[in-house]
Amino acid sequence: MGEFGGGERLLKTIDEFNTVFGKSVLISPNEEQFELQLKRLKQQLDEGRGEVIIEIGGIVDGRDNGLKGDEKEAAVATLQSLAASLECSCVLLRERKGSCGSILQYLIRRLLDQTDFLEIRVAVVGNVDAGKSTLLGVLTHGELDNGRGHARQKLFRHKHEMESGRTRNVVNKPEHGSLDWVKICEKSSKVITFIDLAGHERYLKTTVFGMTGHAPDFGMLMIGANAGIVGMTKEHLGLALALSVPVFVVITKIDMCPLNVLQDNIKLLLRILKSPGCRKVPVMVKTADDVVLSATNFVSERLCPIFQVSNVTGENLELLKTFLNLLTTRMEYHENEPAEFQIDDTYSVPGTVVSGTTLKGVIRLNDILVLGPDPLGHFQSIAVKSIHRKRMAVREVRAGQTASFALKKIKRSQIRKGMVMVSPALNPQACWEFEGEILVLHHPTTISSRYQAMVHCGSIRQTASILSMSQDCLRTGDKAIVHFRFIKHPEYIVSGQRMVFREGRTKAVGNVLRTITQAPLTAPGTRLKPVKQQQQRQVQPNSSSSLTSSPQKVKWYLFFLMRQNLFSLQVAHDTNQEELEGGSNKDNITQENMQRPTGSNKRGRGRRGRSKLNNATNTTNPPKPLADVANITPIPLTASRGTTKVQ
Ligand SMILES: Nc1nc2c(ncn2[C@@H]2O[C@H](COP(=O)(O)OP(=O)(O)OP(=O)(O)O)[C@@H](O)[C@H]2O)c(=O)[nH]1
Repeated sequence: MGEFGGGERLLKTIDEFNTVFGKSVLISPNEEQFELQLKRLKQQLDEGRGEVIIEIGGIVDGRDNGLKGDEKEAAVATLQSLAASLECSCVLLRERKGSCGSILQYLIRRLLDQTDFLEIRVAVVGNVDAGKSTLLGVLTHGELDNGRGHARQKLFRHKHEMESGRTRNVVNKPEHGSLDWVKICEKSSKVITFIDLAGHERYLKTTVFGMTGHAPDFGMLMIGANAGIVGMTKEHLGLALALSVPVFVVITKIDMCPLNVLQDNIKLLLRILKSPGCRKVPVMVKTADDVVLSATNFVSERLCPIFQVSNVTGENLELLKTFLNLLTTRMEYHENEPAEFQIDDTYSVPGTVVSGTTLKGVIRLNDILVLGPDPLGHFQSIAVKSIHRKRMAVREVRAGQTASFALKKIKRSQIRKGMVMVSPALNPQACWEFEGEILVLHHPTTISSRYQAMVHCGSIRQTASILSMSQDCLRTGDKAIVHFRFIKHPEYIVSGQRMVFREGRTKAVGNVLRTITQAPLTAPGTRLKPVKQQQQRQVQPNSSSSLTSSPQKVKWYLFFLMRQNLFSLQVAHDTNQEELEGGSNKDNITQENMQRPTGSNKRGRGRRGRSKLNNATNTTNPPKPLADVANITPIPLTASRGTTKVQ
């Protein structure tokens, strides 16, 4: 247990539960005891947002007991009856031997209303050829890969993707045959959205947007067993760390990797994860026990479960599926909090549709919200006339859930990514300037005042200029308080938000400290240096990295965990544009999808060349330390959830 950093939390919930229930209580409860158990279980489900893992027959008074034949049957029957009374499913997760009998863990999950389902977003990152598309293909279609791209073909929708094997653009109209989105959603208790982010460096901007703009709950870092930590792997890991997104690692291709190479690559991975810049607690997941323990403690952010799988032989894929099934959203939901929704895309369907993520509170049909800021920094009132979740019409959407809203009397051209729809109670103010605390992860020379780069903050993506800093200049590894100014229009940002500041190979990460809506102010105790001569190339507002460049889109795959069958996964390809009833704007979508940066049809380095990357170089080089991103105070985004035990 010591290996699992957050294990104490798990044990605590077990102890708490034990004080309420004794062993006999679960085996033959009287009416009053049953009611008490029901109350306690309901409370646990509320705390776990509809899910809880219950252990029966485990440790009591420090002794590992276990349940024998009849006792076990009776206790399980009571648990099932408790679950049924609360309209929950009750599924056995694992059974182990105690000193006197069996110890069992059950997943109790609320059977939600047909228009509701739990939603988890997982950003899939990793270098090219790590096997991202293949794994998603295997998970969803239930057919193993042949090692030559068979499984991933099922996910590709464009001819150029088929030819090059590179995933880069948004998928077109879903081709999921008989699958009807609304029906799937009705039958699903949980939907896992995989945000498949291209592994190539060329698409780093999209990857950063995927990690900031789509508010993923978790990051799945994919590593090819034979190639190890190459290319963009460390970059993507660093990004997840910087944004406080808990990461789990999936090592693929273990079927084709010599054991010594695999071991060397794992050794290097562990060293990087444990390094001061990362401060992770890696856990090799090899058994069903490891899965349950790591999934229930995963929100602790420090834990980093590592899976070793083969998409060809299917080895350990069941462990990964179980883990995915047990993940729970990190976003806190408080009904009375003023609503906040960040827009990450807009469509014409016809009429204007915005899509994005609800960050706080709850938005209901006919609510009046304010939308903005416009180029002048103003917000305007809008009424919520329809809400769709994964194309299903719903009456409300809560924090942590993605949704689309059809808006009336507003043109699509008036809305852009990065705008928000919030409760009028927040009285939102747009700001041109803000102060952020940043850490420079990489810069070839020095950053000084007037330096310009792209700020990614939530779904905001806009070039900002440095007006002043708490230091004369910044080099790799430096931390400073920086006064930024957006160059195009004001934005709505909030103190504490995570941000990434990047341009080419330059990268800095940090937090928004405070927004400056009036004249620029100086933070108390911070001496800002006067503006100095620009040392770096300035990014022109209309250059390719500004907002006006054609954005690469992110691919979405939705995995539906069916109510009845715990591990059945089905896929639908979400273009997002089509969230509102069947995508009547097909032509528009096709045109948009085909927007690609010049040269995106060209292949980068040859597939064959890449797959034979020199492993020796990899393993003999000491790991380059990641800059100490863990040092920046993370925004609290974790939520509590644990295993509960009934004796
Ligand atoms: N032997 C073996 N081959 C695999 C495995 N997983 C993936 N492959 C092969 O590896 C190649 C690359 O896989 P992809 O899924 O395209 O890799 P990717 O990470 O999605 O690449 P990008 O989309 O370009 O970022 C394909 O030919 C797959 O068949 C595995 O577990 N074992």
